[in-house]
Amino acid sequence: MSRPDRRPDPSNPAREVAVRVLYRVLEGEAFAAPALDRALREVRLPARDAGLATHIVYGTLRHYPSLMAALSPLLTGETQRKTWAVLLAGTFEKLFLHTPTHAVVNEYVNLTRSARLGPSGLVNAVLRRVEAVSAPAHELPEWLANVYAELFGQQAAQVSASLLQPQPLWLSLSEQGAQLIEQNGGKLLRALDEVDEVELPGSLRESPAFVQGHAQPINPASLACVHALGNVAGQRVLDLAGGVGVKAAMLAARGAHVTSVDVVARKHEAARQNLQRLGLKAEFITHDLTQPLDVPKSDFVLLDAPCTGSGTLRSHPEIKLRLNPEGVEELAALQGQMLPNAAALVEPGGVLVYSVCSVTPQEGPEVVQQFLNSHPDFTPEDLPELDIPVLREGPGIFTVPLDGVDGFYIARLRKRAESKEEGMDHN
Ligand SMILES: C[S@@+](CC[C@H](N)C(=O)[O-])C[C@H]1O[C@@H](n2cnc3c(N)ncnc32)[C@H](O)[C@@H]1O
Repeated sequence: MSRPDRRPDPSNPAREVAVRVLYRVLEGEAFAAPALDRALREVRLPARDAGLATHIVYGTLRHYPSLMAALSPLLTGETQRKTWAVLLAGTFEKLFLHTPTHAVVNEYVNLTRSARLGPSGLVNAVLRRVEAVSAPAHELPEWLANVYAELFGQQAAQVSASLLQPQPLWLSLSEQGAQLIEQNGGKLLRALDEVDEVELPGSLRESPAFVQGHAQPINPASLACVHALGNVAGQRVLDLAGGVGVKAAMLAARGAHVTSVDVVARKHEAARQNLQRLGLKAEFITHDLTQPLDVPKSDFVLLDAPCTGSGTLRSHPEIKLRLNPEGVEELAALQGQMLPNAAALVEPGGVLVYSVCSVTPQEGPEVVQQFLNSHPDFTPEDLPELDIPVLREGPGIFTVPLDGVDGFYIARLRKRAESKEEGMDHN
């Protein structure tokens, strides 16, 4: 007699990918973007399923506060962490994607059994019963909601609603890149200064425009930091806290000779490979910028400092789950240490741009104002005209995180030119 097949029905593999990624992100083991990217490269789902997995991961993180509010009353006692990831994803599908309850229950119960993610009876009971409860529409921890409210005033509700939308794909494209996008089934949806909002039929990394080095992903607010330096063609530019070199690439594409400095050596390799893909070059130095750096001064210095990322919640929604006011203070202290070391590398008469992808006052205007108080040889200057909404604040501007644009603080500071006497050699 043949044994009955007792394996549970398979669930859609997109949900398994989503739950595994969510589990790692909620455990604090990974950020959503690289974890999802890696999982999708390993599993190679069809485009539609990859889209569903992406939607579930980002949607669950964006709506985490109201999902928790809906689930918490139904769960007494300890629930395994993996089961939480299943329940959050299932509840997101039921309450926000409006997938019918029987389908949600069926899919997530099967997944729980086949991937051994906890008690399937609990998943069954909770997903059947869970309902929306009233929760603040901003989906932010209260302290961060207050940061947004104070900064953006009447626009705050519009901003927080916009941060719950999927991040559009922004690409800086060569002319040929734009043609390749359109020839291969993509669409150019919106054109800003040197960056387009693009829709692609498949993955960016496999698209001809990207593979052939004609496309660089960059948010318009991030590109604004490069615009803030002004004309850098033929100039030596110090790209401090250069990371994986997104801004280095944009600077090199404008004809700058870029030296990119970061404390994490392995980021140089990623930057180098990306530049090579684009047919560009830069030099790299590994250095901790809380310490002075001994290199020749430059007329153009960019410090794109490490920050909380509180202006990038659209593409990194997990930040709002991890960040707290103490974390903001820690980063503001680090930025305050790095800025004078960056300033020491500016030639008299040269420009220093300070930027962070954060909307907290501590990391932006306060860091810069404190620096200016002790460095009277630097004066804030207006940034060149930008075609994204901005808010003047202290010595710089915030970009307003609406319509797919991230929230950055950017200040452009000019170092006083030496007077002839100061510059004279008295030896
Ligand atoms: C906002 S990211 C930079 C992004 C980069 N400019 C780009 O456009 O791709 C900040 C960078 O600061 C670097 N960093 C953090 N602490 C640092 C330190 N003490 N010295 C130098 N770099 C540091 C991080 O490794 C990270 O790459």
